[in-house]
Amino acid sequence: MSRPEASNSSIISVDALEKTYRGGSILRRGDVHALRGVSLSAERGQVFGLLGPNGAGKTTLIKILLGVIRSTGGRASLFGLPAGSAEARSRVGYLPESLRVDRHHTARSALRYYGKLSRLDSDTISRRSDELLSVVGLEGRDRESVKRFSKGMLQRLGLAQALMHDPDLLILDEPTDGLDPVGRSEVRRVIERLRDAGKTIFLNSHILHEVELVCSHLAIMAGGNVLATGPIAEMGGPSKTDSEAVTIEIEFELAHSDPTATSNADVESGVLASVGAGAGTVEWITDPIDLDSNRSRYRCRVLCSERAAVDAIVDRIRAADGSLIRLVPHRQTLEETFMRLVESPNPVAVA
Ligand SMILES: Nc1ncnc2c1ncn2[C@@H]1O[C@H](COP(=O)(O)OP(=O)(O)OP(=O)(O)O)[C@@H](O)[C@H]1O
Repeated sequence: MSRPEASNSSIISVDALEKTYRGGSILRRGDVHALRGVSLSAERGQVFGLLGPNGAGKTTLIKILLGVIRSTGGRASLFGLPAGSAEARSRVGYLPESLRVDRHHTARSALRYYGKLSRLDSDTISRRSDELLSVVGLEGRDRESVKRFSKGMLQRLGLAQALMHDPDLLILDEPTDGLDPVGRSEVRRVIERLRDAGKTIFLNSHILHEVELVCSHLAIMAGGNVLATGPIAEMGGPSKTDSEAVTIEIEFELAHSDPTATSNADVESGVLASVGAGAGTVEWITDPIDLDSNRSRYRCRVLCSERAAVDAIVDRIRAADGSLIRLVPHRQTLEETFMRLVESPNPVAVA
């Protein structure tokens, strides 16, 4: 039987999803709007990260995708099938934040146990176990008691368990949380191997650096909203304030003989602030750096409230017999983007 797919090939499609936890009368707690109209999509072969601070709604979204809880509005589908339906669920492998493997197991007996839960026959279990122990780097350790396993090894065993029924989509809840740097890097390597084998991976994390290292795509969540989503390489990008404003990084040289300057501070005010003073355009400047004894080189970041101010700055440098070395739009790091979005009092979806 052929498997239905969403026409746009989205593996995960979430549209205006809402979840309100109703307040209980015993706890006298009000309603909690955990998801407030979340939309995102993940395509085949992506490693998609869901990044957000505590309480953002990440776990709630994952629970809805897995069919553990129901949404109170909007739609969520996997492979074009309603999230939570038996057919969708059968194509998903899930690694919870802390998978508990009974201590009496070896890696191999644990995989046999999870294989039986997935209703696989003995031959398939045995074949898949061999394959997966190798994929997660536990071959040769399969007869050892899991009691002797490090956290990283247990997490890799958890990944193997999630893969036993050969799912198309893996959902991983904080896969590297609580691991030491070696364990984190081992888990990342397994994720990369799975990505290369064509699996789609959706993972949830509050560790920006981890997401940056392993994910191709990202959604930033806070307060039940998706604040930005897209390819991770584009999540920094030019600083955005309003449509006309632009932040530039500018590097230029000026001769000390500049008659308007008797000190670096004078040069700064003579070259840049005078432009700002005329048009109100230079809103802030990083420290100029004096790099050279004859001609001084300056590297500044300037937030211009209108694009014409960029031309004005260049004209002013030339008029001061200076030379322009570099002028580029300032690209925000992912961390800057994340902090700007999460700290914004009025979050707005930007992509
Ligand atoms: N069963 C529940 N009943 C009531 N409120 C809940 C329930 N589960 C979660 N919440 C609330 O919903 C909001 C979102 O929680 P959720 O666990 O989805 O966030 P999260 O991004 O996964 O956070 P964390 O990183 O801390 O796990 C929080 O305010 C949380 O307190």
